[in-house]
This record gives sequence, C-alpha cells and structure tokens, in this order.
Amino acid sequence: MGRGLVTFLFRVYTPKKNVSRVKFMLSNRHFHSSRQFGNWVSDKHPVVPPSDVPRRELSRSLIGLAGKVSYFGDANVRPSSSVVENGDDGDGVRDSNTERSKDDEDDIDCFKENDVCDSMAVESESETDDICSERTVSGERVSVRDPVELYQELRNNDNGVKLNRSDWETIQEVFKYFSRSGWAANQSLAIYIGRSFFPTAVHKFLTFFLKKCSADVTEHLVSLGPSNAAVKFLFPIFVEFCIEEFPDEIKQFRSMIQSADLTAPQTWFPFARAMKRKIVYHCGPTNSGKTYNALQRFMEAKKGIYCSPLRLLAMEVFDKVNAQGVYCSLHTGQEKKFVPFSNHVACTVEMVSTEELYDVAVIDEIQMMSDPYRGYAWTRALLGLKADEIHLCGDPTVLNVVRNICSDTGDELHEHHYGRFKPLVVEAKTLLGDLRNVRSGDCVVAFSRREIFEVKMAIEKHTSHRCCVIYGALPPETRRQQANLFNDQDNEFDVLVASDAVGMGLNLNIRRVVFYSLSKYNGDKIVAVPASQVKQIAGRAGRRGSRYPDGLTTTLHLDDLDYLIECLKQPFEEVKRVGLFPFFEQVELFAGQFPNVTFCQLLENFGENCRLDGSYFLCRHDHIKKVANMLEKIQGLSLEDRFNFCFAPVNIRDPKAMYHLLRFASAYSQNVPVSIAMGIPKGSAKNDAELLDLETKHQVLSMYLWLSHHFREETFPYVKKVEEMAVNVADLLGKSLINACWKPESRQRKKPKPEEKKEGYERPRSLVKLHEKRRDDKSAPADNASKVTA
Ligand SMILES: Nc1ncnc2c1ncn2[C@@H]1O[C@H](COP(=O)(O)OP(=O)(O)OP(=O)(O)O)[C@@H](O)[C@H]1O
Ligand SMILES: [Mg+2]
Repeated sequence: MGRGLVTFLFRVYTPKKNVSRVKFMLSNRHFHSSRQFGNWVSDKHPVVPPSDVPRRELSRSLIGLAGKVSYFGDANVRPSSSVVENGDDGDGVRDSNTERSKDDEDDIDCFKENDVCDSMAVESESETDDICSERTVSGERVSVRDPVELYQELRNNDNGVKLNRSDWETIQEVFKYFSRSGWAANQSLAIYIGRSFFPTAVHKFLTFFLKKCSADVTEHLVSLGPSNAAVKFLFPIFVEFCIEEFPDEIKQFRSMIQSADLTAPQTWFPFARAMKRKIVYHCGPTNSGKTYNALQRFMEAKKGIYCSPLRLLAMEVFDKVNAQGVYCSLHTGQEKKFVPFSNHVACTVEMVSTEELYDVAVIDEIQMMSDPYRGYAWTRALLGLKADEIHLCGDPTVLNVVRNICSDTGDELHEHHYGRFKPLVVEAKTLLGDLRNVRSGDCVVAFSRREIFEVKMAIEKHTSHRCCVIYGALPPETRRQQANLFNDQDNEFDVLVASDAVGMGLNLNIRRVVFYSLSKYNGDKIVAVPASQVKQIAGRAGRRGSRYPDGLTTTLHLDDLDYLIECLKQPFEEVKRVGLFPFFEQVELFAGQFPNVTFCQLLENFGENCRLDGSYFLCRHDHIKKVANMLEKIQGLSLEDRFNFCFAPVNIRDPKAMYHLLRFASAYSQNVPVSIAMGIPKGSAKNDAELLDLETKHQVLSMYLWLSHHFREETFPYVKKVEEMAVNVADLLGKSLINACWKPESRQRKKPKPEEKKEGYERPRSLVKLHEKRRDDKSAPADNASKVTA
C-alpha cells in the first residue's frame, strides 16, 4: 500500500474536524426513507441553498412534522459535472427562488394555523381534511402532505385512476420534464441514484405512478403541468420509490460515488494539516517585485523550495540563487541537478514534494491554480506543502479562493499588496499596420508559430533589425539562448518575436510590447486573447533593473488598440474555482468499480461521477484520454503505468511524438530496455521542415528523460546519451533560428489554404473588432470578451 493510499484512506475514513460531516454521512449512509434523506439533505447537504435551511427548519419545528421537507433549489438546472454547487444553482435560480418563497409562505401559513391539524395528520387524516377543506382545493392539500405517507398510499393503491387522454398526456409531459431536470438528477446523486441510471429510475417511477395514481395526486400534478413545482412535488415521492425499488443499484452506485469523492481536498494531506503554516500572499500586477521579495525569504531560510510554472523559470532561479552563494538544486520533470550540500531546490510545480519538510516554500504564479489543464498542480502544492512559511506570488484573481482555502486548512494568511514599479504606458499611435515601424527593444507578440516566423521574415526583410524568437515548442535551453541573445546589447539581435510563452515571470530587456494580433487558436477555435493574459504579456515591457525600466505597449493595427486598452483597464477578475485532479490511488480505488473498462473510459466515468466542493473544478484531461486511448492496445501495462504514461509531456497533435511514446510504452511493457532509436542531424536546419523535425526530436528526447525519472530507471538505460543528444539538438535549434528566413510549415502538413499563400505578414481581419461589433449588437454576453469565436 503506497503512502498516497494511506493518506487517501485516512481522508476517506477519518471524520476529522474538517472531514466534512457530509462526507462522513455519505460514507456511512443508509437512507431508509425519503424522510431521512430529506432531513439529511436539508441539514447537511450543500446542494440545497443554505439560505433556505432556517426557513425550512422553522416550518418543520412549527409543524412538528419531521417528514415535511420542501426540496428547494432550481429544479431546472441541467446536470453540470458533478460539482456540488454550494447553493449556486445557475440558470433560472431566480425564478425558482421566487416560486419557492411563495410556496414556502403558503406552506407556513397553512401550517401555522393548522399546527394541531398537521401534527395529527398521521393518525386522523379525515379530521385534517375537514379543517383544511374550506381553504384549500384538493391539489393544495396534496402538496402539503408528507411524501412518505403519499408514497405508501400510492403503493397500497391497487386501483389507480383511469386517466382521460388529456390528463394522460400531461402526466407524460410532467415525467418527461422530471427526467430532464438537472436539479432532480443532481439531488438523486445524494441517494446514490447515478446519472446514467436516473432516466431508467424515472421511467420505472412513471410506470408505477400510472398503475397506482390516486385522483387527488393526479389532479394536483395535472394542475402543475410540466414545471419546476411538479418536479419539487414529485421528487420526495421518487426518493421513497427509489429507496424501496432499487437497493442493489443504490448500493453499487454508493461505492462508486464514494470512490470518486474529491470533496474536502484539504483533508488529503493530514501531515500538512497537522502543521500551523503561515501563508504570505504577494499580490500584485506584473513587474511589482513579488517574486523578488518571496525569493529573499527563500534564500534566508535554512531549507527552502521554489515552485515554478516553467522549467525555464526554475532554471533562472536555480542560476540566480546559486550565483548569490545559496546552494540550490534543480528538479524538473526532465532534469535533476543535485548541488552538493544544498538545502534549497528550485523545481517545476508538478514536481513539488509534499513529503519533505521545508522552512520556506515559494509557489510562483499562484493564479495558475485556475488553469483548466495544470491548475491541480498549484492546488496540490498549496494544500500539501509541509512548510512553516509558504509564499504565494501572483495577481489578485485567486486571492479570495486562497482566503477560503486557508480558512479550511486553518493556516494563517498574510497579504502583501504591491503596485507596479513604473506604470505601463500605451502608445496610441500603434505601428499603423506596418512592421517597418518596429524599433530596437520591441517584442512583437503573435499567437502562432506560423505568425511568429512570418513576422520575423517580414521584419528582417524590410528593416535592418534582426529577430530572436521564443515560442512554446522550443526547448527551455533554446528559449534561454534566444532571450540572452536579445538581452545582450552587443549584437544585432535587437527585436524579439514571441508567443505567449514570454508571458510568465521571465525578465527580458523589453522596451515595448507590440501585439501583432489579439486573437489566438485555443486548440478548438479562434478566440480573443483573454484580458488577464494580455495584461500579463504587456507587463513584460519595462522591468526594474533592466535597460528599459519604463514599459510601453501598443498594437500593430489601430483596429486592435481599443481592445488592448480595454484589457489593461479591466480589473482582475475574481476566480471562483481552482483545479483539482485525482491521485493515482483515487483512480485505482475507483477502478475497482469497473473491472472491465478501458483506462480512457475509466477516466471518463470518473469525470462524470466525481463529486467536488464548490471551490474546485476537475482539470481538463482530454489530452490524457487521448494518450490513454493510444496506449490501450499495449498489453501488460499496470493501471499505475498507464496513469503515469498519460502524464508524459507529449504534443498530442504531433504524430511523430505520439509514435515514439507508443514505442516507449510498448518496450516498457515487455520489460526490455527502452531505446531512443533516433538519429540527430549533423547541421542546423535549412528549412522549416527540418526545424520542425528538430523541435519534435527534442520533445521526444525530453519525453524519454521524463519517463526515466518517473519509471524504473533500469528500463531507461540511455539517459546519459539522451541528455547529450538533447543538448546537441537544443544547440542546433539555436543555430537554426539565427539563420531562419524561410516560410513556416504546418506541423500536420495540411494543404495550404488559399490565404496562406499570401506573401509577407498580412493578417486576418480583426477578430477583436468583430467581437466588439457583436457585443455592441448585444448578441454576445457582456463578459464574453475571451470567448468570441471567429
Ligand atoms: N527590491 C528590489 N531591489 C532590486 N531589484 C528588484 C527589487 N524588486 C524587484 N526587483 C527586480 O525587478 C524585476 C521585477 O521583479 P519581480 O520579478 O519580482 O516582479 P514580479 O512582480 O514577480 O513580476 P511578474 O509578475 O512578471 O513575475 C526583477 O528583475 C527583480 O530582480
Ligand atoms: Mg514573478
């Protein structure tokens, strides 16, 4: 049993102070009736808006009827992932609240005046009827009755009423509406009726209902029609029906839900919870000294860890700290550099150890907690680091989430707020659409590899400037070499053309950031670059201590300037949720419920069934599923092997890289030494195809190194050789980029589209303008700046 599993079991089975009572109830829960479930839902379950509870409690205590439960909330919410919304029910909540309060008031009025009547309802229903009959029609009477009783009556009724055609159709519609209610599906999870079983359960409930229905219940339902009110009325009866009819399904689903429980993630790290940690949030915009100040504490500490969003930044800190006489090791997925006698380590955030004890930890770019893919790594670091003092550096977007997390963990939070050293100035003139207006110290930002090379070519063709390039597919060593070339004043490379890969933390001598465009492909479609990213990138201009302490920013085209200004003016948008992803042990526990499904299917099922607290989302894992799918045909890989292979750094859109990963996994599964089986060219690239080939080769070598650190080392015996090859390829890439003056190719080598044949740097028409026009037309939601599609 691994240490992680011990931690996990501790979490699941120990109802510690912060292991929410909900979880404890869930893991020990056997509902015997909707009354019990109702009590549980109303008292403990966070799906119900908390604001409703006092009122419900009030009505219950007034009537002294434990089973009278109103199932509040938005009955019309579609099933979202399995996020427990903490009362935020999304669309339509206002309508349902309005409706709810009216119902509520009706209920309470009736109960207040008929306290005696209702408390006697169980024994003497006819008396109750007499008292109420003058003021209520039969439908209303039905609506306030105890669902347990109603259900028992239905069950015992062997002569269901015959429905006329119109009523029959209405009842069908009501049940159809019920089966589509996200609210009912969500609430059903709490009695372990799973999403996939929910429609079947509703269908069986309908069959039962048609056989057994009584006149007053039918009349009431028909009067309500297909509506949220009907869903609320039916739901507790449905609960009663399910508990009686589907004990096996409930039992099975209960085990599955329990094993996919990602609620209260702070309890996954009991050792960190046992510590009294001091969290210092260095909060501010770019270039405000956040990392600098956190690093001061890091270097003063006896033992410290710095967690970086990028390998390149980890390397930068590693160099800086060692240069100042503090021995510091480096630990990234691909590289472990141990410096003798060092007590400090700079690592990438995914590699952080939650086992070691530290005096000071720094988690840089903490706002990345909300990153849809990688956010879980920051969340894990914050929740799990065993350090007396943890310094978080980032913008204010996750400040509130961090406050909530600290109140969950019991850590002490200190906030340090910073302002930019020098304000960022927008140049209103722009480059007037002409790259000949580029100046020394400019960084032109484009969002695709193709555009980057087009811009470089155009600038070098039409001006006397030479360009360095930085983009995501380049190895960190090459990016660093290009950054140094640009920072160094004694050469002709005075312009940088880069993608958003320069956006984080790097210290570059940039005078002005020029946006070539403000839209980018997000892997799915073209979208406007989100304001937060625009700010982050623009903030690269003018760094304290650099040649250009005053920062300027502008756009190539006048068209885009308004959007740039709008982005810079926008306040930081508060993030409500941060990423989470299960440990292997959690996936393994869940896998016990599905012995015969593929790993990819398993991940899918996990995503569909896992439960999360309102402050967390499950990180996107499409890329992981893609790798899982590819590896499916390989026999002999354990579940853990599959899980780990899926996290290997591979560009899933590069067939060559995917092929090599398949080959590595295949050799590993047969327990034979994994060879690299790849030659490297002798000289630098002479065209874009050769450059692309070098990029892929480096990625494959880098993947080999990553695997060698995550699997049995003896199966990857060529680490030394691969390291040398990686250095050579990075070197070749650097040399190739210096001479690069060719038209870029697509990695997939698709046929060029007609507009791609155009010469020079012409760009598509402004997507941002398009977006603004749409927004002005009020056809797009106001907050959709980052979601506009081409
Ligand atoms: N007190 C200081 N004394 C000297 N140099 C400083 C000081 N504070 C910051 N700097 C320098 O200013 C530059 C920007 O600082 P730093 O990298 O800490 O900013 P940041 O707020 O972390 O920015 P980003 O959000 O871009 O990461 C760095 O080169 C840093 O060395
Ligand atoms: Mg920083």
